Amino acid sequence: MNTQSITTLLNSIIIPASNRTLGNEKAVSNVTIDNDGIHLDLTFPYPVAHLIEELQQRIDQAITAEFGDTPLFVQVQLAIGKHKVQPGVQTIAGVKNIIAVASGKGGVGKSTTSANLAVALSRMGARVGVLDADIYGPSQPTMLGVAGQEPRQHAGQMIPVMAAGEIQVMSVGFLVDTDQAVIWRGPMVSQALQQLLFQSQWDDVDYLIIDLPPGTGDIQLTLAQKIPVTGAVIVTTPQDVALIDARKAVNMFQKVNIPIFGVLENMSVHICSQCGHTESIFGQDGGKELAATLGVPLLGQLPLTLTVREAMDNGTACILAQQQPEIANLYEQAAWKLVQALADQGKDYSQRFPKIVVE
Ligand SMILES: Nc1ncnc2c1ncn2[C@@H]1O[C@H](COP(=O)(O)OP(=O)(O)OP(=O)(O)O)[C@@H](O)[C@H]1O
Repeated sequence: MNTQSITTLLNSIIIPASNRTLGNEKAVSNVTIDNDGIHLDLTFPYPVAHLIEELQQRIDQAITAEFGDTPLFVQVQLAIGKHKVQPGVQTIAGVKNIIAVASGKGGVGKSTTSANLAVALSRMGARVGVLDADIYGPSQPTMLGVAGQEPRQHAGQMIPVMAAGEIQVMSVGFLVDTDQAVIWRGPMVSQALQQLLFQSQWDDVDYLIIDLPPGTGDIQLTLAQKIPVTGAVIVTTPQDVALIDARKAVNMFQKVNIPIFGVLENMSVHICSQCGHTESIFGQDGGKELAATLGVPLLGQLPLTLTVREAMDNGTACILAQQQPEIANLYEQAAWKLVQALADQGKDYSQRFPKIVVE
């Protein structure tokens, strides 16, 4: 047994719920052997709290099988990097990656998805922010249980409201009377979104989820032109009318070179809370087929359930894992696919090179 043979063995171990090995991720470092046993560091480019126990077991088994019973001391750390965005847009202090959650059609569950993905990412160990950009119907403060709270001001900036002590939340609803927003014109909408993003004091956010309004209007245009977006998630129901609009949203992102990280099919089946009977109210597999056509991951197929609707209305998205662990697990699996797709996106090295000015 030496550090090289241990590293080689570890490199071949498959990370749970993925087709990646520790070697693929260059996760293993600082392998040492002393009288206590084997010590090593594992570094990941995405959050892994949800699978660390299983991974630890795989490592223990592999080491024991190869080298016998040897105490193992594993230190896990995250190195979530900043990834590539559209060229020429200003970066946002304190935010590494922006994920836009979009749908073509309204009411398909985009806000529900945004809130639950944010909670899942946070449970997985990432630092998460949510920006509610749905000017015509902001719902994140309600869903995340911070309705009625106001961001504090500090040095001319706004400090996001904290949901469940860990998710940084900003919403147009904190700033404006959204009853008035319906009569806003394009430039005002664009201004509000930029103000929320650039004048908030984000605290080292790995993933900032932007909950967009439905459609492909002014907010989406601002997003594409002015905001450093790493990629987008498309939410749709399996229904044809929703899918047609979802494709429009996809086209818009593709035109501006914002990658699509995946499709999440919401309201795939209805599960009756009384008898558990399932029914495909909005058709079947539409989102799955859209994902296949686009060649992007299907992040999940989420059922329509009373518990989810109630959790969103009651502001308990943050404790859905206790109320309905099966549904929270589906969101966790979706978030896991999402962060893997994001990690495959090129890194942003633009800050490392000096600007070359030709005079
Ligand atoms: N999987 C689900 N199960 C139960 N209820 C759901 C589910 N997804 C969404 N809902 C409910 O459907 C309604 C619409 O969802 P949501 O507000 O997330 O949609 P949206 O696409 O963001 O809508 P908008 O067009 O207002 O932006 C909400 O009351 C929400 O609680």
